[in-house]
Amino acid sequence: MTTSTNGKFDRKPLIAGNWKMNMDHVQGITLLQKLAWTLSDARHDYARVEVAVFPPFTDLRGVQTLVNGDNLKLVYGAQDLSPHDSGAYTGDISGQFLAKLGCTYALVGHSERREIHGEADALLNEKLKAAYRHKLTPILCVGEGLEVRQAGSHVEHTLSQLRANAAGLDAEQAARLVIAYEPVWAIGTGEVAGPEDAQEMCAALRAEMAVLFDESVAAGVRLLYGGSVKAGNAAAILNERDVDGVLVGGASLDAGEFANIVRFEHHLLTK
Ligand SMILES: O=C(CO)COP(=O)(O)O
Repeated sequence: MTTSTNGKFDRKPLIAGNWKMNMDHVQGITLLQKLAWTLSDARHDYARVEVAVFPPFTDLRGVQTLVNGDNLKLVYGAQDLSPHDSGAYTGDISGQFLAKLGCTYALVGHSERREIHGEADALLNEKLKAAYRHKLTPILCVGEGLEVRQAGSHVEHTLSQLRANAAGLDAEQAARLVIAYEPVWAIGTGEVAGPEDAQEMCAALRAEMAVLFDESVAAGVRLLYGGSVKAGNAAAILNERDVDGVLVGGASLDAGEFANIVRFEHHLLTK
């Protein structure tokens, strides 16, 4: 058993940067190189804290070449994937292609996909299954909008997304699932859910995984928080018992800022 300094066992922290629709393939390589150098200068231990980036699809081949060529220890994934494997699905990207590009992860159900593209629970369930078919680890994003939060039904809302999206997974798949709690009202707004809000939802999600699967799945599943995470607030959020990582949007576009989030253990508060 390994112990991390925040007292959580066996769940390796994951610091993930979602670049969204930013950084063309040339800018993406520059950003990734800067990030890798910064972390290398800081002697970052990737075995202790995992680092993943989620560039646009068009960047992935360049990212793969750089990661392989420079033997980088960070991993990467796609921001979305098709529920289908191949065929007449214009504009879709297959999990098979992503696996071939060396992706470790695929985001599924980001709130911007749910809201802007109208992706519904049944489709997201298909996308999760497509990720598993191609040995990609899905990071399922869930979370409530402002009205739901104000009505006080945010926990039930978020758990019902989990139940619908993870329906039909087996325990082995569930054990590999990563879940990101991203309250929509805190995304790109500068409005951060407090560490205790992140903890409340992550604890509820973990408890629900025990109900849906079993205790050992729940104990191992990694739960991330996302929404206006910056170097200045990451450590307090990651210090919470059930928060195993963060999914960072805007701040992941700045190599120095993101590297400081990765190095959160150096800023951990003692409780
Ligand atoms: O949506 C997010 C990450 O997926 C969060 O974005 P921001 O960090 O820009 O709020």
